[in-house]
Amino acid sequence: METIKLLTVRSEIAAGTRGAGMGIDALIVASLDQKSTFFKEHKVQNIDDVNNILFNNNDYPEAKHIDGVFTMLNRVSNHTYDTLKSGETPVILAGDHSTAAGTISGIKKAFPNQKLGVIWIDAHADFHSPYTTPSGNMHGMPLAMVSGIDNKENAVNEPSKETVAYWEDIKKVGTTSAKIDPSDVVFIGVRDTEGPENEIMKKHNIRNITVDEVREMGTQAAADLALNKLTDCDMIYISFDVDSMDPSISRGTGTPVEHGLTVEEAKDLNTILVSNEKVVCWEMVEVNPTLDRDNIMANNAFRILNETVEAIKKKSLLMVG
Ligand SMILES: NC(=[NH2+])NCCC[C@H](N)C(=O)O
Ligand SMILES: [Mn+2]
Repeated sequence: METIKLLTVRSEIAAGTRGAGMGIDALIVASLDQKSTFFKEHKVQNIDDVNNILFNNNDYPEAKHIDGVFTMLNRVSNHTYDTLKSGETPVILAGDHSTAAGTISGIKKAFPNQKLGVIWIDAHADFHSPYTTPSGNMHGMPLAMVSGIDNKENAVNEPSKETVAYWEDIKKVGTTSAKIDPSDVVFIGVRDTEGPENEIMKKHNIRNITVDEVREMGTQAAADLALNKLTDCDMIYISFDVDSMDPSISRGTGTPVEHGLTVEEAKDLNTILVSNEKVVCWEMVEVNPTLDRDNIMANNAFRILNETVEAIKKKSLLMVG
C-alpha cells in the first residue's frame, strides 16, 4: 500500500499577518481534541522554517523576505522530491501559501517529463510577481513563480535589482524552466483578485469555478469539471487554502474573503479530487489560530485533512487491487 508522508512547514514569512506558522500545531491540538491518532498513525517529516528572519528589517518591499522564501522553497522542493522518489505520497501542511511553489517544483523535479496540472482551491489567484503585487506578500505569488510569469506588461512596482535577482532564482527552484503551463491551472472559489491577475487569467484562459457554480452544480460535478479541464495532464497537484472557505465559519486565516465555500463543500471537493488516480500530492495552508477563537478553523481543517488523507489511502488500495 502507498504510504502517506506528512511534510510540516511552519513557515509564515510570506504572509502579511503573523501566526500562520502556528497553524500546524493548531491542527495537532484539534486532532487531540477530536481524540484522533492521525498524527501518530502517519509519518511526519518537519521541514525547518526560517521565521527568525521576521526579527530583521525587510529589505525587499515588493517581495518581503524573498531571501528567506528562496531558502524555504528549496527545502520544500527537496523534501517533496525525496518523498515522491521513495514512492510515498506527500501531504504538505504549511503556514503561508508560498510553499506551494516549492511543492510544485519538487513534483516537477521528480517527474520532469510529465505534464503537471494544478487545481487551486482558494479565495485568491496567487498569480502576482514583484512587479504587480499590491502588498509585497509572497504568499500571493506562488503560481507566478512556477509558471515563470513576471507580468511586466501590467507592472505597478519597480522592484530593486536584488529583488529581481532573487525572483529569477526562485523561478529556477527544482527545475530551471517553468514547472507548469498557466493554462493547466483550474481555480475553485477564487473571488478576490487584482487587475494584473485578471489579465493573466484572461490571457491563459484559466477557468475559475466560482462558489455559486459549485453550489449550483454540486461538488461532484464541480470536481469533474476541474479534472476534465486537465485531461491533457499526466499528473495533478491539489492546493487547498483554507481561506477558500467562508469567514462565517471562522476568522482563523490571514486574508479572509466573504462568500466562500462551506466546510462540507470543501471536504467533498478535496476528497473527490484526490480520488483521481492522476493526483500525486495534496497541500493545505493558511490556518492561523492567533486570529481565531476556540480553534474553530483548525478543528474544521483537521476534519478535512483527515478525510482527504483517508480518500488518498482508499485510492491507492483501489489502484493496487
Ligand atoms: N495565499 C494568500 N492568502 N494570498 C493572499 C494574497 C492577497 C493579495 N492578492 C496580495 O497579493 O497581497
Ligand atoms: Mn492562497
